[in-house]
Amino acid sequence: MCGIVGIVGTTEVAAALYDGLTVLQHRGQDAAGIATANGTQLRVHKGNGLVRDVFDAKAMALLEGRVGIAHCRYPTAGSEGSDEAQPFYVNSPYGIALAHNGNLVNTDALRREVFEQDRRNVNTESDSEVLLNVFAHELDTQKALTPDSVFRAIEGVNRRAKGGYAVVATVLGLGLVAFRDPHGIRPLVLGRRNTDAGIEYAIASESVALDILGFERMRDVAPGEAIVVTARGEIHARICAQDPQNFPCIFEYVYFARPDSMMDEISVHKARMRMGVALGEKILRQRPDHDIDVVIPIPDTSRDAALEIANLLGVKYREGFIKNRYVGRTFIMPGQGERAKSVKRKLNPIPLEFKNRVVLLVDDSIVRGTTSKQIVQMARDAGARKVYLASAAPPVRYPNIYGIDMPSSEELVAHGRTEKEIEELLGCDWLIYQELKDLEAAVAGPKFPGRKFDSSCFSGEYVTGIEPGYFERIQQLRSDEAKKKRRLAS
Ligand SMILES: O=P(O)(O)OC[C@H]1O[C@H](OP(=O)(O)OP(=O)(O)O)[C@H](O)[C@@H]1O
Ligand SMILES: NC(=O)CC[C@H](N)C(=O)O
Ligand SMILES: [Mg+2]
Repeated sequence: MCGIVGIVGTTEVAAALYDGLTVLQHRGQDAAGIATANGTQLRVHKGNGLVRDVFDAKAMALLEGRVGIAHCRYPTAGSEGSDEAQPFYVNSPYGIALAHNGNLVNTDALRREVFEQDRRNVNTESDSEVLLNVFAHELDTQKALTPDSVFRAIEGVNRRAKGGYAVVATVLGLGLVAFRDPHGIRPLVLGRRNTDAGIEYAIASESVALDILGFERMRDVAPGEAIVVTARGEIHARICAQDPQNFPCIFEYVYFARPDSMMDEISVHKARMRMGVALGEKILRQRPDHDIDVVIPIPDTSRDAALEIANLLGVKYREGFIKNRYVGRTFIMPGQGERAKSVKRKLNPIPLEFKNRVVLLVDDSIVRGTTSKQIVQMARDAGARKVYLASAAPPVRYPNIYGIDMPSSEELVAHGRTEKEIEELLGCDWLIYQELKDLEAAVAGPKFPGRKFDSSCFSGEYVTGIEPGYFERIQQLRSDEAKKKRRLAS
């Protein structure tokens, strides 16, 4: 998952883009970049690392312009190398820089098409660079550079590209362009701010970026919708897909997004609280006479759900693990070795919260099992009498192919295993998972009953359809083993 922001301002935008990226850092810790448009010139600065490491005062000073886009990356395609950091740039037509959150599932076919039919070279393994070239080609086939021609170009992109994509781009001579895939898998939200010099617009992955920049959240970009904000601040919007449907990624609510974001009109914080209530009810149904002494969250993301479970069970909620705030999110780290080492560096128990107690540990999700396996052992070592583990999401049994890097089912602890087998493998005395229907109802909440989501990593159903052989191919390219080999070779 990556974070993206685009701004059209009445004054310079680089500093605001930087600030926006820092609050989207949880979406991508591997690389960051900013591109600004200054009249006739596009300036790009990008590199590997956290936002604070990639930009210094000198780099920021070069990023001139009142229109700009920014990206923080968590790779789902290609390599982790700095040449695949975003935004990507093409000089023709006009000069375009583009930043993409998501993952295409027809990258190989598109790459061939782009080369053979559009006669364009894509210089990296990144699906985002392919997407940029498709957009550039479609725009090149239009007669003029107007909002209308951009919308027609995006209709072309939506006919050709398959997968999850939320995009911000800047086109020299026009302004900011943003679009969201026709299934609305990846999030994108629009905001505005009034200034003495006129209205400014911002478009971002999460509303939290708008909040901290002082923009008012207007609305989500609709599935298949494109927005153009000209450099003078005029806004145009159009649906550029036939029969768009809304299937937002449910994993955003489970883990990815910040709790203080609103996504597709749903508060992430409230969705997580409702997940806790639903799971607490299941616990009570299965063990009405449970012996749980204390509920302990596995920080950070599970806290909202864990507190609700404790309230419902009528037992104490305690912070039993202290998180080292200088270690990033472990799940989005590229290699299993680094992920496993980081759990230990990141979380440390307070033994008196465990000693002689029956503890219920709560996590938002169990994916590879890296975190839970170590945490269960830590709880035992800290003196817990029994260790139960609850997951606010159902078992993750299938790859995610729309922007979350879990491409290989073999790496998923729940793949091909029963809940009993997972319980044994993680070493806990009782493992309890959320039901998928309860998760979907919890996220939809009372305002949107029956709402649909992309829940593919739990259900194995993929809204875009998948070409035969696709999973085998991404397994070869993106398993932890394949990534390790690539890193050693580079
Ligand atoms: O089963 P696993 O493969 O270990 O993945 C799941 C874990 O990873 C995430 O935590 P992370 O440390 O990334 O972030 P957080 O601090 O936001 O919870 C998530 O919240 C789970 O704790
Ligand atoms: N997580 C993402 O959104 C990744 C975007 C793009 N597929 C990349 O790998 O750079
Ligand atoms: Mg976690």
